[in-house]
Amino acid sequence: MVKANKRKAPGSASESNTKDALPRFDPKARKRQRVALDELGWQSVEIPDNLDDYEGFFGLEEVDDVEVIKASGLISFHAKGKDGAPQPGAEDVAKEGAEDEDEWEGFSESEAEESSQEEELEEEKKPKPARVLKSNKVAKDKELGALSFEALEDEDTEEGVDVTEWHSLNLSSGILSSLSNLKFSKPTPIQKASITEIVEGHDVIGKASTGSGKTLAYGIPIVEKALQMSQTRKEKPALALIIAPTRELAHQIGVHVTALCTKGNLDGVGVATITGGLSMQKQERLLSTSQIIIGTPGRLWEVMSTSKDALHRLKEIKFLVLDEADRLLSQGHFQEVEEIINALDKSDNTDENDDEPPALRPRQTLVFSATFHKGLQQKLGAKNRTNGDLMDQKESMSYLIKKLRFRQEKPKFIDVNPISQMATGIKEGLVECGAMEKDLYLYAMLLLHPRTRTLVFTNSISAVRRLTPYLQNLGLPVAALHSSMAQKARLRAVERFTKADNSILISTDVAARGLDIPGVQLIIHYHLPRAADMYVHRSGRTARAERKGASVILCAPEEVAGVRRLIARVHATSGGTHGKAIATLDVDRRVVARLKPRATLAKQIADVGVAKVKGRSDDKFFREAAEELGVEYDSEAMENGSGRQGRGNMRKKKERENREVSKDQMAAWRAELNGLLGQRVNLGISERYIAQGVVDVEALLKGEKGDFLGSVKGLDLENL
Ligand SMILES: Nc1ncnc2c1ncn2[C@@H]1O[C@H](COP(=O)(O)OP(=O)(O)OP(=O)(O)O)[C@@H](O)[C@H]1O
Repeated sequence: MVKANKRKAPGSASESNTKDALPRFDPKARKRQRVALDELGWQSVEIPDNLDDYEGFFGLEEVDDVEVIKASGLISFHAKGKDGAPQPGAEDVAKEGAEDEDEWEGFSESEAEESSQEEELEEEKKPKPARVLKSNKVAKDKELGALSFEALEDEDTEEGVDVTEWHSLNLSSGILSSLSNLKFSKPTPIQKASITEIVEGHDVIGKASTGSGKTLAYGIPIVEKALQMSQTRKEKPALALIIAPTRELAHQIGVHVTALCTKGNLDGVGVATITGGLSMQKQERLLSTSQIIIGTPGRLWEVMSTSKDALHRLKEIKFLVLDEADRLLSQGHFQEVEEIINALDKSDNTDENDDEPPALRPRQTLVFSATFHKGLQQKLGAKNRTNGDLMDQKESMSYLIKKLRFRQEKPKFIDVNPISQMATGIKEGLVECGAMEKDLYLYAMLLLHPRTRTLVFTNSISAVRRLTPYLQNLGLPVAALHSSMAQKARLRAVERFTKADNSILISTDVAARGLDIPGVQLIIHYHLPRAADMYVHRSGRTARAERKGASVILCAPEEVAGVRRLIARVHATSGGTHGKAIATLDVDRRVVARLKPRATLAKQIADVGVAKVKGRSDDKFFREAAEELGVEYDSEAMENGSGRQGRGNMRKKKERENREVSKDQMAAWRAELNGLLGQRVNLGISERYIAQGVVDVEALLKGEKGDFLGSVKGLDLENL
């Protein structure tokens, strides 16, 4: 690890305030004093015995006290002197980032430099020696006395961006370097408002719209702290526990935090992700060495309650983070979160005579979400009810402080979007269709927006299971995501969805919160979201990081009034007044009508497939049950055991019929469907294709023709 940062030791007066302690980084700085190479504290590196081919290479030296910063195509070095002492003026680097700081400017890949460095670079053109760059240590070829910027090039040769706008947050040069390489030129509003508060040691409740960078709002100060600690302490205790409601989100947070470390070459910060579905032993091992631990409540609790070492380690954390806090505090999750908090706060002192309540360990609690909903308040046993769906600032505060045992009496409540819950780049619309026509309209919507990364939300796993083969039968690139899938399949589905431009993911609300999949342009709510906050989170999978996107609800006529109320609540101003009206989108009904035969057939084939799979597992279940009871197995009698009549039985009857469909029949339907899919859909009156008189759907689907038949009026995705 490079040791050039002039940071104050933890515990010193201004430990939490990095303002004076951390060097600043300005990739644009030009006039900087240079330090002769030989003034640095070079040390010999032993050459391994097995290095046979020396190629005129006689030795290596390395230096520890140089910080390497890559940004904007510029590599710069912050250096200490030969004896490890700061070069004159180096403290100024820390304080001001001033023009005449004592550091190398570095080498620009685009501009020639007027200095002795240039000669050294010339030297570099001589036969190349091996170069060593290990753990940020800069290596020097003894013979050539050269420091090559080429040596620092890895595969990632892309330029970073100017990060001047981050300077007011007083971050360390390593973090700034990372942000530059991540191309985050300025903090988002929630980052700007939260980072300093967290660095200064406050508890924070942060609310900001979806896709507004909340992860790094807490991630940056945590990594900063980890870096500070690694400079002064050899051992690496657990520093932060980040709890997220879903496995995918936990993994994603892990990826974001890791990227923050690796993009700035910030070695030595261990990140562990602890979620269900993957090896517990491996995760426990990871936890035992990592400083930043991210997990879902269930698996975290499992690990904490079975491993004393893990529990002991986690008790040392200095940050407890609840991402998607309102979800974590609502039904299904809060019990586990509460148990985790109790376990973290439980004293190690087993002296029963000790009546004193145990002193709570110091810890910052950071709570982030785009929404804090009314349900949360009720679940937590609120006395006062609110009128709206979303809690106001005061209510959120008092409930959270009590339940999460904030150490501060008055945590900072930071609400950067007090008026609107929705990200500003989202265009919202609804498509009205008959309740029984949703499958058909979904297909039409997807077909009318080819080359569009689309996320479709349903309210049930069975709907995901049914819609996925239905759309696959129609030749669409569809993947499924729901909580009953094996974890690896879940992660694979998200990965596949992330990679192709025209991919479609059919998911339950497991993907509604937090998932940051780049380039999602269209959200379709196949089922109405169950609550206003879920609408916000589902829709928030598009239009992230100031991009644009669309969110469309498919709804039956009888659902329209409810949808309008829900949208109005989401857009209600803080005074609880007028909501924004949602636009009704007009799908080209001629297209829908033409697509009906193939959609009906595709659905039929999918339903048969689903019934057969379900039948096999039901059959196994009932057979085993019959065996246990010692009775003879009769599939129909078993299934109808309840004797109830109605829609459920109708469905079961249909399922039984579907299970009976023969292979030959299926093959015939498939052939018929292929025939339909291969056919040109003659719209006759299509304005665009009138000259040809026909539209080749296959060719259009393959993207061979520029535009697609028909349109959805009001949803001009390309021009969003
Ligand atoms: N300062 C920044 N500049 C540009 N992009 C950023 C910045 N900070 C974060 N991002 C990017 O913005 C995207 C959204 O960030 P993030 O996932 O943290 O949002 P969020 O507010 O947590 O959203 P949600 O409420 O949906 O969980 C990510 O791709 C992230 O890499």
